[in-house]
Amino acid sequence: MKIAGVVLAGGQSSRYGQPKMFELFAGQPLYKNSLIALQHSRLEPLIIATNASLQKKFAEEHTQMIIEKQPHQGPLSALQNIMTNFPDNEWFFVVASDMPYMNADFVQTMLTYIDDRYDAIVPKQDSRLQPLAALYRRTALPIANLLIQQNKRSMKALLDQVRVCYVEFEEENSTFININTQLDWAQTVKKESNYE
Ligand SMILES: Nc1nc2c(ncn2[C@@H]2O[C@H](COP(=O)(O)OP(=O)(O)OP(=O)(O)O)[C@@H](O)[C@H]2O)c(=O)[nH]1
Repeated sequence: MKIAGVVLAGGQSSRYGQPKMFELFAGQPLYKNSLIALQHSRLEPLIIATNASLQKKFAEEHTQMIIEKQPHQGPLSALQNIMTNFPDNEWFFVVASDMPYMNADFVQTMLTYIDDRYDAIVPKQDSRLQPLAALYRRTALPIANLLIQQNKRSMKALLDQVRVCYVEFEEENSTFININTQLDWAQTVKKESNYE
């Protein structure tokens, strides 16, 4: 079975104020963290989904690229686009590009839940769903198409309509921390410097 690894890196970063996926974290652009976590599990292909204005910043990556013609349509449209462009892949491991603690162990754990009975495998922490660090099966595409036609563009709307395996993670697990604002970033960087 072919499982693709996808880094979603085409957001607006409007709350952050500049493209947050390129902020340096432990010496590397933040998006690399998600890419490396997926790389460890030899997912194929590895795909970066982004837009024309950010594309150049990924020039050195040896991954497949999706350049969204209409940028900023959100993660559900990005997923629709990716599944449509990679018809040979059955599953897609989709990870946001703003997660400083994304890691290979998490990716490995999630992969063990792949099962024909599901259209999506989604982590849950403290009753919060994490749809941007999750697995989606091609069988979810018709529903995604329908939702987009109806202008319902949320991942949650998709999860409400497909067969989902929810995987529980402990409250202390930092994998799902993501950066939305400059304050989030300052707190993450501060926490790191305390550990050093
Ligand atoms: N490829 C792609 N990725 C997206 C899109 N929208 C959001 N993302 C990514 O999805 C993840 C979560 O995005 P958010 O933080 O919710 O949205 P954002 O647009 O990046 O930031 P805000 O403008 O502050 O909401 C990030 O890694 C984004 O880069 C999109 O339209 N296309």
